[in-house]
Amino acid sequence: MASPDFEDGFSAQKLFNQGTSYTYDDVILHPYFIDFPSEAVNLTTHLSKNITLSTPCISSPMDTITESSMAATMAALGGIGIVHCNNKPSEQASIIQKAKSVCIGFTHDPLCLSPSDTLRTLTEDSSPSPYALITESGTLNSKLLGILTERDFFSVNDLETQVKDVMTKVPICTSSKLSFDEAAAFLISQKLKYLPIVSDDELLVDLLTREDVKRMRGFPPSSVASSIGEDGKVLVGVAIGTRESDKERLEHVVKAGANVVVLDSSQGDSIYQREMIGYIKRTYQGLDVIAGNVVTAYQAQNLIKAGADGLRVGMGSGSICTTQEVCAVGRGQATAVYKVASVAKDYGIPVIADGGIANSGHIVKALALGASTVMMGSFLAGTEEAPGSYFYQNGRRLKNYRGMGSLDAMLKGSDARYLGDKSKLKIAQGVSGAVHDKGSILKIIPYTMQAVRQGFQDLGVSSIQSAHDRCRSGALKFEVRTGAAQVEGGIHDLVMYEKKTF
Ligand SMILES: NC(=O)C1=CN([C@@H]2O[C@H](COP(=O)(O)OP(=O)(O)OC[C@H]3O[C@@H](n4cnc5c(N)ncnc54)[C@H](O)[C@@H]3O)[C@@H](O)[C@H]2O)C=CC1
Ligand SMILES: O=c1[nH]c(=O)c2[nH+]cn([C@@H]3O[C@H](COP(=O)(O)O)[C@@H](O)[C@H]3O)c2[nH]1
Ligand SMILES: [K+]
Repeated sequence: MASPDFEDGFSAQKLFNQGTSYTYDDVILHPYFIDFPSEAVNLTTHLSKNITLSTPCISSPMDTITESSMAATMAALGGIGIVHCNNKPSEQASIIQKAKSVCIGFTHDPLCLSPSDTLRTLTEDSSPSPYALITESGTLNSKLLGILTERDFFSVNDLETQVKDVMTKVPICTSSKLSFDEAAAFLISQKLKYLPIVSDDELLVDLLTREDVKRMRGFPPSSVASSIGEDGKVLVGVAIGTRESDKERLEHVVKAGANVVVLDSSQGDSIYQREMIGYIKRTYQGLDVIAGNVVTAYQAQNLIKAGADGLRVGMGSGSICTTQEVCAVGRGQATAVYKVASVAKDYGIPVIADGGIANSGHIVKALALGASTVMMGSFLAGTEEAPGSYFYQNGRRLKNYRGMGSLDAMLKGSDARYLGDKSKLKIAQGVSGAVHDKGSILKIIPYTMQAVRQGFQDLGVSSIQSAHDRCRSGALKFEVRTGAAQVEGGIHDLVMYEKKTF
C-alpha cells in the first residue's frame, strides 16, 4: 500500500534528530493497514553478517543468564545464547560442549550411582531421589548397568545393602538418536516411568521420565526452526574480553565449538576492540565477530570499519546497570538503537538491541527502529534455564540476577579483567539482586514471539526486513508519549486486577 498523504506522526528520522534521548516507553508507533494474518509474520533475521536465526532473541552473556541449559534451549527455540566469560576458559568451553549435547525436555544430570554404593546414598538426602541409574563409574557417560526405583528398594530395610544386589539389571533404554517426541512415544508405549537414554556405545547420556513428558506437553509446540550450525549441533555464542589472555580463551572456546564471538565491553569503541577484531579476523576465518557495546553513529562506524560482523547496542539501559549514573555516559535505548542501526544498515551489518527489554512491546519497538535481534537479561532471569538455584524469601520463589559490572560478579571473576589488576580501584557499574520465578523459556519465548507477531501485524509489516525498510523510508510513524499518555497506555483506574499475559 502507498503511504497516506497526511501530516500525522513523525518519521523516525525526524523524531530522533531533536536532541532528546528517548527510551522505548517514551515512544509509540502508529498502526497501519492490515492485509495479512498475524501467523503470516516471519521473524527470521540476522544475528550477524553470516548467521541467520528464526527467532530474533538472544540471551545475554551474564553469569546469572547464559550457561548450557539457557544456550541449548534458546537455540532450540530458534534464537541463540551467548555464554558468559566470568569463569576459566576451560569452564566456558565445557559449558559450550554441554549446550551442544543437551536434548531439550530430558532430565539432565540424572542421579547416577556405582554398583558398590549402598542404599544409604539414595536416602540420606533430605528429599531422597525416587530413582537412581547404576553405571560402571557411577557417573554419566559410563556403561549403564541397571536402574533402581522404589519398586526395587521399598521393602529393603538394610541401608547398607549395595545397589547392585537390588537393582533391576539390563533396564529398557533407548538411543540418544531419537527425538524427544520419539523417545516420549516409546516411554508411553512401554508404560515406563523412567527411560534411560544411551549412546551407540551403550554409555548413559540422559534420562526421560514420565514427569518430563507431562511437563513438555504443557508447553506450546515450537513453530520455528531451531538454530543449527554447520557441525549439525545447536548454535552457541561466546563472550570474551579484549585482554591478551582472551586470545587463549578464544582458542579454547572455538575448539569447543563456539559458532560466534561477542566482544563484551560496556564501551566498545576502543583500540582494544579494534585490535581484537583484527586478530580474530586474521586467525579464525569464517568466525563472525560481534563488537560493542555502542550507542552512537560514530562508534558504530569505527567498529564496522575495524571488521565487526554485528554490533551490540546499549549503554546503561539494562535493568541492573548503573553506568549512566556512575559514568554519565550512555543513551536512551530507542535513540541508541535507531542511530546505530541507521549507520549499520548502510554497511549491511545487523544490530542487537541489548538491555532494557521488559515486555513484547519493547521488542516490537527495537525491531521497528532497525535492530535485527534483541538481547535480554532481566526478561530471561529467574527462568528454569537460567543458572543458579531458586530460593524462598517472604514466601516468594526467587533466583539471583546480577550485573556483570556489579561488585559480586567482579569478585567472582577475579581474573585479569579487574582483580588481576590490583593497582586499580574497583568501581561497580551494576547491581546484584533477585527476580521472581518465571517458569521456563519454552513457554515465555513462543508466547512473547506471538505477541511480537501481533504487534507487527498492527504495524502492517510482515517481516523484520519490511519493518526496517518502512522505518528507513519514513513511512513508519512514531510519536513521543507524554507522562500522562504513558499512564493512559498502562493499566489505570482499577481498584484491583491480576495481570496475566499468557
Ligand atoms: N551495556 C552496558 O551498559 C554495560 C555493560 N557492562 C557489562 O559489564 C561487563 C564488564 O564490562 P567492562 O567493564 O566494559 O569490561 P572491559 O573488560 O571491556 O573493560 C574493563 C576495563 O579494562 C580496560 N581494558 C580492556 N581491554 C584492555 C586491554 N587489552 N589493555 C588494557 N586495558 C584494557 C577497559 O578500557 C576498561 O577500563 C561486561 O559484561 C559488560 O557487558 C558493564 C557496564 C555497562
Ligand atoms: O551498566 C551495566 N552494568 C552491569 O553490571 C551490567 N551487566 C550487564 N549489563 C548490560 O545489561 C544487559 C541486560 O539488560 P536487561 O537486564 O535490561 O535485559 C546486558 O546484556 C549488558 O549489556 C550491564 N550494564
Ligand atoms: K539502567
